[in-house]
Amino acid sequence: MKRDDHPMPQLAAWEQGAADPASSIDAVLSAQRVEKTYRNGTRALDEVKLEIRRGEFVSLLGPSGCGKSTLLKMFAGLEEPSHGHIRWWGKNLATVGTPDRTLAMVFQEATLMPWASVQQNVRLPLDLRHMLRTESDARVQEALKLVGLDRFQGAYPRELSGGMQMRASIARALATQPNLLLMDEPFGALDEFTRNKLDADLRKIWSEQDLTVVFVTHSIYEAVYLSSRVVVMAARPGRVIADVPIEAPGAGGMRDDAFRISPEFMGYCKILSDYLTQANQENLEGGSHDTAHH
Ligand SMILES: Nc1ncnc2c1ncn2[C@@H]1O[C@H](COP(=O)(O)OP(=O)(O)OP(=O)(O)O)[C@@H](O)[C@H]1O
Repeated sequence: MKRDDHPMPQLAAWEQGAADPASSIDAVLSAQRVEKTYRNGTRALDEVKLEIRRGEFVSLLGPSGCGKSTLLKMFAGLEEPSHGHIRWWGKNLATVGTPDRTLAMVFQEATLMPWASVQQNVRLPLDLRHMLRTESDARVQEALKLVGLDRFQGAYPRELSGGMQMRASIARALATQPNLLLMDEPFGALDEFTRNKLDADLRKIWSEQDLTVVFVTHSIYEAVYLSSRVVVMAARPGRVIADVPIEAPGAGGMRDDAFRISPEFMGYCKILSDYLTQANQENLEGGSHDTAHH
């Protein structure tokens, strides 16, 4: 589907109330029996129950139309559930952002301003917050360094490759120092080599920060390489069918190229591939509602 160029969300929650008592104390996000039916009658999500804990890297994997983007937009506060609740930051807080608990979103397109330099693009969300120049300068430098673009801060988007534009987009998100990073197929349009490199760099950034990531992808390989947990979804209606922790080497940090050709990696790919086959079969047959926990 077409992604819109949304500003960083500054939304208050639509409902205060008691959180699910089962929700764990370190939950950064929790979807509690979330349903979504769009105005045209499309039932995008059906009773999704999902919890994302602090420090996790969770990928949402599933066929086209299973509601991955819809769920991510609800996590960002850009869409409201038709039924159920989304909770942010544990039991008591039902708002998307507070000064010390923020989220940022990265879309499939880099969505950079073409007339502004890399540095100006990355600074934009900080300018919108009226941050002092000395502080924003430091943040921009740090973010550009993290994504390996520090030598390109004066460049304009048209002068950058697709991969570099995506790095700038990630830097713009990181400059806000988010606790939660939501990424909607950010590397889907890149060639495989660039994608693998960005995956490796993203994994490193995640492992070095106090950062929780929810990442939407169609790629089994990308999901296994990046994630501490992969949530598999099926369509019609969109729902979670499996929740697979990736407990392979490097779970606490770096995953190197050797991991990509290891038996553990292949094993996880096989498990996820079987679930995706099941997801596609259920699409054809009308669906079942059990969630597998691997
Ligand atoms: N604004 C909207 N209005 C109506 N229907 C929508 C809207 N956005 C998404 N949908 C529908 O909701 C369902 C889920 O869409 P969504 O984009 O969340 O799926 P997805 O898993 O992210 O798909 P893809 O991988 O192709 O991006 C699809 O049937 C889609 O056509």
